Order: sequence, then C-alpha cells, then structure tokens
Amino acid sequence: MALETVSVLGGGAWGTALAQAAAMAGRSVSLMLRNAGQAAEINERHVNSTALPGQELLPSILATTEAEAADIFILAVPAQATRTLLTSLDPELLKGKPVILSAKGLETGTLARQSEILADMAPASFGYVLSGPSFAGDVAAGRPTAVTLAGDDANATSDLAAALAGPSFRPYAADDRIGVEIAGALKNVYALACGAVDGAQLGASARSALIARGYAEMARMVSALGGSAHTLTGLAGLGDLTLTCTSVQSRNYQFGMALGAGRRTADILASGARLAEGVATAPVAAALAKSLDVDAPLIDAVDAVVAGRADIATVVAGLMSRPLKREH
Ligand SMILES: NC(=O)C1=CN([C@@H]2O[C@H](COP(=O)(O)OP(=O)(O)OC[C@H]3O[C@@H](n4cnc5c(N)ncnc54)[C@H](O)[C@@H]3O)[C@@H](O)[C@H]2O)C=CC1
Ligand SMILES: O=C(CO)COP(=O)(O)O
Repeated sequence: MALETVSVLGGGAWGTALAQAAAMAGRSVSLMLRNAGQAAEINERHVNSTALPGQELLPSILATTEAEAADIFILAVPAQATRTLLTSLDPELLKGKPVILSAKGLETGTLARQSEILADMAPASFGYVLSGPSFAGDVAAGRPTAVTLAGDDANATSDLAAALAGPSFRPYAADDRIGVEIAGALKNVYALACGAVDGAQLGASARSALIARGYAEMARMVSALGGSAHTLTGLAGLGDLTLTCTSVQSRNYQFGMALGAGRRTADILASGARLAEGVATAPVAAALAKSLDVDAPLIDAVDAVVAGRADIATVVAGLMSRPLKREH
C-alpha cells in the first residue's frame, strides 16, 4: 500500500507539529484547518502563529480548509471534537485508509476511546493510535522525540511507523490500542492532580506518590478493558505519565496548578486557559472506572475537584485516610 501522502486534520499545536514531523520524514503533507486566515499564513509565511508561535514550518506543508485525499490520515483535533470532525468528512475519504488518532481523551457521554469513535463513524478505515511523551513544540522544532504507534496488524503498523519516522521523530510500533489510548487519556487526569499538588505546595514526595499510585490505577483500568498492563511500561504509559506529571510546560499540569492554588474550573476556563484534555476526561474516566468496578480513588479525587464538589484539602485528607492496603 502506498504511504506517500499524509493528510493531517486539525491545525492546532499538535496537528501542526505532526504535519511538520511527516514533512521531515519526506512525506507530502496537507494540513487541514478550519480557519482560512491561519491556512493562508502557513502557505504564505510558513508559520502557524496561533498554534505554534515562533516555529518555522517546512514550506512543503500545504495548508487547506478542506480535507484532502491521502494515503495516511492523522486526526489531531481535541478528543471531544473527533466525532464532529468525522461527521463533517466525505464518508468515502477514509475508506480503506490508515487513520491515526492522536487525541488523548475519552468522549463525554459515550465513554468512548478515540478508536471506538472512528470504528463507529468510519468503520471501513483502519484505526491506529499515536501517543507518548511529545510536546508539540519539541516535535515541530526537531528535538528528539519517541512515541508509540499502535495498530492491529503488526506489519502494517511497522510500515506506517517507518513512513512517519524522521531524524528526530521515532515511532515504535505496538499492538495494544486499548493500553495506549487509556494511558494517553488518563495521564492528563493525573497531570491535573500533580499540578494541583504543586499549586497547593504539597511537596515533591506527594507528587511522586501520585505518579506511582496513578500508574497502578491506570494498570487496573487497562486490564479491566482487555488491554495489557505491560503496555504501560512503554512510552505511552510511563513515558508520557512522567513527562506530563512533572512538566510545568504541560497544559494539564498548568491547569492543575491553578486548581491547587484554589481557583475554580469555570474561572480558569473563562480566563482563556489552553486546552487541558484531563478536564473533560476526568468525569468520563470516573464513570468508566465505576462501570468496570475498578477502584480509582485518584481519578475520583480529580473529578471531584474539577467539578467543584470538593477542595484539595478535603480530597487529600480522604485519600490519606483510606484503609491501609498491600501495595500489589
Ligand atoms: N499540544 C501537544 O503538545 C500535544 C497534544 N496532543 C493531543 O492532541 C489533541 C489536540 O491538541 P492540540 O492540537 O494541542 O490543541 P489546540 O487547542 O492547540 O488545537 C486544537 C485544534 O483543533 C481545531 N478543531 C477543533 N474542532 C475542530 C473540528 N471539528 N474540525 C477541525 N478542526 C477542529 C481547533 O480549531 C484547533 O486548531 C489533544 O487531544 C491533545 O491531548 C497530543 C500530544 C501532544
Ligand atoms: O500530551 C502531551 C505531551 O505528551 C501534551 O500535554 P498537555 O496537553 O498537558 O500540554
């Protein structure tokens, strides 16, 4: 199957960075944005000043306002917008094509993973998930980055990884889509918690405890959904969890810092916070854990704080006074 042309749908920070990575890999790339002014800026000046200010883009990237036909599609809109985006596309466009899902989140209402949304909306396409420790700014600037690309067919996944690999972008092929997607979605929830620990000045020890216990919780969720907990030892699990839970650069971490400082979700959103996927995913993850009968006290705690049902001091006291248990 030809893997020469790439169509990236969604021209925010991540879509723009992935377009740059694909162009660096030698692919012929189109980048679809909703905003005609932004598309013109990319084509004329080779920058996307809204999404990635200061980053020069390869001139070979062609920005469009309509989705172009291609050998490979990459979806890069927020998790809650994926279904809307798919609804807006010509149903023939994705038929028989590899479609890489790069959003990290669970869908409100349906509790669906991104690949479940794709299977629902474009069942004749082939879904892959891309996740791992990768800030858009790093990828676009050509700083070394390694990610996981998971798909059902091992050979096809390796071919796709090879088509996107460049000198600074290294995708590892994998097969556990469930594990990779759950890891990507949940690390944002734990990043909110770690940011809140920082914002509330609860100490670096608390933050590391949270990362380790979040990892254990994540493993329970993945296993309950039929994925492999072993996947979490990789880039999409440990890699992205540590990146997002320790980097002030992370938007989820920053949002968590504001929560930890005592601000309310509505107030943070109203003051123009950038996308923090964990905010929408926390209640969905809590509902999913409940439906699976998985013990997820950290997800529940983040959900309660994000929803304004509890303050940080109350959830921390609640977590610390849970009955003692064996670690494994
Ligand atoms: N920014 C980053 O470093 C990384 C982001 N991601 C994930 O990528 C996803 C997108 O994040 P960002 O690009 O950073 O967010 P962003 O806020 O920078 O951009 C989102 C873009 O999606 C567009 N959009 C929304 N609905 C749309 C629709 N229906 N049709 C077309 N375009 C639509 C918006 O106009 C905006 O340009 C998130 O799930 C995020 O977790 C993953 C890895 C790294
Ligand atoms: O997913 C990311 C890094 O891997 C980006 O994290 P934030 O969305 O929290 O900035």
